[in-house]
Amino acid sequence: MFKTIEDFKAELAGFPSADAAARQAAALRNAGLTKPAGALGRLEDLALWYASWRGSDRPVLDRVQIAIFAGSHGVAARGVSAYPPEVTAQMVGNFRAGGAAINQLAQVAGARLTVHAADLDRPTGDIAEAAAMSEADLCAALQSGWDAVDPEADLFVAGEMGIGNTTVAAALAAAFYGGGAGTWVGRGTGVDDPGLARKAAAVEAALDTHAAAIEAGDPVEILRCLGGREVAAMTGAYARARVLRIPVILDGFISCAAASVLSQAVWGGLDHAIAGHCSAEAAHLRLLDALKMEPLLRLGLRLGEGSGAAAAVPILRAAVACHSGMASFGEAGVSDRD
Ligand SMILES: O=C(O)c1ccc[n+]([C@@H]2O[C@H](COP(=O)([O-])O)[C@@H](O)[C@H]2O)c1
Ligand SMILES: Cc1cc2nc[nH]c2cc1C
Repeated sequence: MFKTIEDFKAELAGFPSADAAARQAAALRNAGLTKPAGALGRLEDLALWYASWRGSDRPVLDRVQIAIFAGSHGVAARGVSAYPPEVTAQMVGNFRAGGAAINQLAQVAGARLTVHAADLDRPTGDIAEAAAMSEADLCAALQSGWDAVDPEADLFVAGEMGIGNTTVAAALAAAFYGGGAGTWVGRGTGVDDPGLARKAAAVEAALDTHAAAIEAGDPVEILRCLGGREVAAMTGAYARARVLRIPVILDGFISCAAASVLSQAVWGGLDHAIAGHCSAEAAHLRLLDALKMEPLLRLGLRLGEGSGAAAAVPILRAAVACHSGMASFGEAGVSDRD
């Protein structure tokens, strides 16, 4: 149980690395498969990365989990979204009833979907003038994400729902990577020009209010000041996946903002994660650049819910199926190059 921020940081300090021997064995296997060397392109890199985290030169990818986290944001009262805050709870109902995009995409991806919503009737503090969460609230949110990860999963995806959370993600990205509010705010759910101006002002005010914490540079404390419950839950879930050596596909701008806490806190802290897609939210590309990640898909999605990551799952399945299922030149009686 995380009682203090330090409890969570202790888990970060103990992050395991990928299995270098499994990666080497997988590379050897890959080199002997019935295809011209390198002909499966990035699918080969994906298979080696996956093998290194699953600790096997011939891994399986059977059990995929998608966990959706929902949260309410105090800053939403500033009119920073195109939609009203009550949509968050209403969409949680839709996820549970099976009617959202992610329900369909999870089915296509062969994934089990879990839904986690906490304190939707108790918004976080308005980051423009106060900390989003107390230490106790942050720890509860980190814990909810930590506990949500199925230890039996082979692959983990987190999605989110939270009206106002692109404002929060912009504040976090600005705090971690600099550049000011204008660099990181975008239209989110489709906010109009006056709304976009309110959003930029809210992020500027948040950066000003929390300047001391940003300057001090503790990423988990910055998450407490500028984050949200679903964002912190995603951070906690990505950390748990790392401890369990479960590979992760990241989703959109908010997902990557949550993940960037780990990248800021630990060298190589996101080595177990890849970017599923690049969202239409312009700042997502900037954030992916900052994280040095190349997205698998660019479909112009700007939905969240884990949708872009879910759409990328079949690509990873394809990579692992080829790697683990193909015959070698010797097994198939196919002549290798001289
Ligand atoms: O994933 C993304 O990149 C993304 C981009 C724009 C919007 N969203 C979703 O839209 C909501 C946040 O948008 P907003 O305008 O309320 O800040 C939240 O529920 C997200 O899941 C998600
Ligand atoms: C309807 C709706 C669905 C969403 N799913 C993720 N974010 C969302 C925002 C809105 C407004």
